[in-house]
Amino acid sequence: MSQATSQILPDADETAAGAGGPVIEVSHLNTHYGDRHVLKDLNLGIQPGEIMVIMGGSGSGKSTLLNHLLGLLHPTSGTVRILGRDISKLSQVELTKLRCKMGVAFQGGALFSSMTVGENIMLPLREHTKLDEQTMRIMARMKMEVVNLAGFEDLMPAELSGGMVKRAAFARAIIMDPKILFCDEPSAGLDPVVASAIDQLILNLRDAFGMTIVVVTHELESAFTIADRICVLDQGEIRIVGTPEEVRASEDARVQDLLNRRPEGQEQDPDAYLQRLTGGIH
Ligand SMILES: Nc1ncnc2c1ncn2[C@@H]1O[C@H](COP(=O)(O)OP(=O)(O)OP(=O)(O)O)[C@@H](O)[C@H]1O
Repeated sequence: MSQATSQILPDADETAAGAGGPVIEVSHLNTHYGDRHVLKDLNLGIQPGEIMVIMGGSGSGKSTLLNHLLGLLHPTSGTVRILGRDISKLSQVELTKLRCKMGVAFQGGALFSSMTVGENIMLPLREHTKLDEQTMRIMARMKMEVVNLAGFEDLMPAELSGGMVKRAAFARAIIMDPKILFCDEPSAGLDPVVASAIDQLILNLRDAFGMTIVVVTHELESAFTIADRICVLDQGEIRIVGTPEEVRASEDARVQDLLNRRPEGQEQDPDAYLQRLTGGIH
């Protein structure tokens, strides 16, 4: 068995945890930055093969939650279980092994500008496996095919369009065949046609590989297109977790504010709004 394959197969405890249980389980998660209570008693289960979109206004805690799911932060209290493992109890070696089962497509692509696109995509294989050069190249080409970037392996990142950078980031994120794919603002900064192609790519990845996918996004249209369920964060609390239909039908005023893009604290009363604009002269 190749080393890459052995890293992809589940451990015995993960197999037991995976039998119908959630892939990600957040229980009573609290986080502080100094005195500031940033995540407040979050509870969230993400099921195998599900696309969960985490949505919320600026400063609501999305990145902090994502960092917890990636094992980059330690909670003040509560637990985060990934594939059945409580990540705050893992050694560095165990955490690295678990991270091989998690792919991350970063917001700006996070490609190394001095390497070709193909080298960037191969990087996790180089770091975590002992595969020979030719096998790594073949695997990178296969993943580039999957993301519709075939033939661009010898270009430098600076030669790619915004949409192609995102595709390359996806190819690198899935190179180790992860069980969970995390996507940070995948369609940010893209024009609507390219953004919609990225949405389609995320749906295709789930359908083709059965991955569990967690997407953090500000983009409402994208969220409602791709999500099986949406988790709405607001000031560090979960306002609702539900299907797009359930979120749309929510009677929670804060959820509706987010859906209608009303920033926090803005008056909803048209008279008060006009008065504020005109300084009371109307
Ligand atoms: N390292 C830090 N130290 C102190 N406070 C922080 C730190 N990182 C984030 N915060 C604060 O924690 C809160 C949540 O921040 P976070 O970045 O998780 O929100 P977000 O929803 O991802 O925001 P955005 O969409 O603007 O990126 C914010 O009030 C932010 O100012």
